[in-house]
Amino acid sequence: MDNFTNQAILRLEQVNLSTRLKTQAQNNLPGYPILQDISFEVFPGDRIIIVGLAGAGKTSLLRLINRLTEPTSGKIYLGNQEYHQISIIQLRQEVTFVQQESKLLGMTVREALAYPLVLRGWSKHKIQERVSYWQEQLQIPEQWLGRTEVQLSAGQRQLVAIARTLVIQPKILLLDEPTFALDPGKASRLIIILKELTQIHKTTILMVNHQLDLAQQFCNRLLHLQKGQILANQHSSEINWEDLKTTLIQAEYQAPEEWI
Ligand SMILES: Nc1ncnc2c1ncn2[C@@H]1O[C@H](COP(=O)(O)OP(=O)(O)OP(=O)(O)O)[C@@H](O)[C@H]1O
Repeated sequence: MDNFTNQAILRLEQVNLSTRLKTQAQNNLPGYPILQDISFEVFPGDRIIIVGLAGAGKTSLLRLINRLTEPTSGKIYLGNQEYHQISIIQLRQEVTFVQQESKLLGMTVREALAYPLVLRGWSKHKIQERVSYWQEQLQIPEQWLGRTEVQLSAGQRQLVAIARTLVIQPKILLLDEPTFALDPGKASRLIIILKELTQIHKTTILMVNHQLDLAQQFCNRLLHLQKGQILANQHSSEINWEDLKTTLIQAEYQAPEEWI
């Protein structure tokens, strides 16, 4: 997994995504653009924050990278391999996505944390070791282990969903607002842990996050989406965080009906 190279681990080339409007009466409506002409490269260990207003296309971009959606045109590469050359199972083992609302599928927290490793055929002892490590890192208390998702708060569920992904230490981790429901202490701790993960294991992270103070602590690059297009793709040293905050706040008050 620790492949320390300067070669892009992920590459998007002129990717477009449009809605496919399908009705019984009219099957071939053109739809409207969700993402347009998206091209960028991601390198091992990158910590990319994706920002943009509601509807800018942030979640759609993560869904494309996890192949939950297919681009209307353009290509996505994992290393040198085009996405269609890779089986979905292999792709999802290397590129994992923690969505905003993750489900534990009726499992207890204990079962949910172990499940990805059970699927990989790990021994009970190794599973216990790995799960305990991440449980401790994310400060998931023993009392939660016997609970199911209905017995957890939104923030607790979010933390468990993240832990369940971290146990497999994926190559590329996609996180959609992972700190949204966490209290400030837990959010800050999570950001530190994720940053360490990128530094120690060269895990690559793409994270949607509206909390710019956390984003600033975390990222080495920022992708600013506007109306489905890349407005800026900047190294952290090039970002003026105050300007960015003002831009996002002002945009929020400008006519949203301009877009779609
Ligand atoms: N399955 C879909 N069918 C039709 N339109 C969709 C679909 N998914 C997303 N969209 C539209 O695509 C645009 C981008 O949505 P997306 O969820 O990617 O935005 P976002 O930037 O993640 O927003 P938010 O910050 O609110 O989560 C929106 O206009 C949305 O209505």
